Amino acid sequence: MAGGNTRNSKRVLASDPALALPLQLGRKPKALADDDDIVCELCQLGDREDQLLLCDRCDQGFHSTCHRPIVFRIPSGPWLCHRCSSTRRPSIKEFPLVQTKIINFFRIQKSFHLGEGPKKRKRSSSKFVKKKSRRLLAFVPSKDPFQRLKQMASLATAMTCSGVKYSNELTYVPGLAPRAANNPSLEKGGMQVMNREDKAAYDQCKEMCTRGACPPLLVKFDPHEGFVVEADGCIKDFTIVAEYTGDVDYMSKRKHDDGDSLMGLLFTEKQSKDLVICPDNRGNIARFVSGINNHTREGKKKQNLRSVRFNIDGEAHALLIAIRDIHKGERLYYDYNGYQQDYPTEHFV
Ligand SMILES: C[S@@+](CC[C@H](N)C(=O)[O-])C[C@H]1O[C@@H](n2cnc3c(N)ncnc32)[C@H](O)[C@@H]1O
Repeated sequence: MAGGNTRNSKRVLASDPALALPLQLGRKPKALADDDDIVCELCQLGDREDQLLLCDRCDQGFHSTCHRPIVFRIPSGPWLCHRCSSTRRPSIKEFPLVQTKIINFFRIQKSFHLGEGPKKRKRSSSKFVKKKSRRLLAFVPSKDPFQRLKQMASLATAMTCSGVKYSNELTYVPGLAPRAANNPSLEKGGMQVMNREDKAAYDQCKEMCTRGACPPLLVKFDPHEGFVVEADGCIKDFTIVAEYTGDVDYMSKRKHDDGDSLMGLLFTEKQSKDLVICPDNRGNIARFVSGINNHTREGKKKQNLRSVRFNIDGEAHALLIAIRDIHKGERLYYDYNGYQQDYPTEHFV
């Protein structure tokens, strides 16, 4: 938020490849302090590069980057500082580790039972050295059913706290963009069509999720980044980790949306036809994955996923794919600015 243009940037996550996004034209957030005498409660300084936000309840000023957690999204309306909001916001209440509750939350099909592990495959060897396959891989769920239950409970906790219902599909809601608008042939420059082998891996991921064989991921809470996602087992390079899901809407209708999780889905010749995925009401684990800081070398080194858009059966989809082997305990990161530098990440850790 320190950058001069940040206040005006539209926070849309952009898959690789993505095109320029429209800017949100300068609407001054009510929460920004106008008075030159106001200083930050925490650093006691007034004017600095970043925004001085004014708490709507206690009237104290806070620099967006002094405040904890850092305020990445300039509020367009009234804003409460951490002290005032903590008296209102319910503390994180862990989702109960009860199998039936988790089955209902994720609408897992009845065939799910805790004893079910991944099917074993015989290893085969060949005397010919195969060229390294660049086919996408389906994720491998954790073998231990209790570990899978803990992973699902962690996601259910984060989703409940964020007021988001679980959906592992793109959703088309009356009043938003219709399914017919999701036409990848409109993509400027074209969109890669998912081939048969990759589609089989994608279908396998979807099918596993419906029976509770979730990707080996844990959602945790970090005081700086909010909810974050960590690998709870080894994830191999080129694995499909998750599809980015949520309600599909026209980008033009979301110009003044305060959300920080919009994902570009379709970039066409006509801006009025561009689409975004909005995971505010419905979504899955993808919406909790962190972004790299595009401005530092350390930030860029953290990237272990890439967001890629595919034409799958005549519709655009955005997938998060591992770009190297990821070890258990590693936090997941991808580049929110897959193509253009529109998402402000200069204060990302
Ligand atoms: C797509 S959301 C990710 C989920 C979010 N952490 C949550 O709790 O809902 C993007 C927001 O997460 C936070 N975030 C993501 N990556 C971050 C990073 N590397 N450092 C600090 N905050 C980060 C920022 O607040 C950002 O606007």
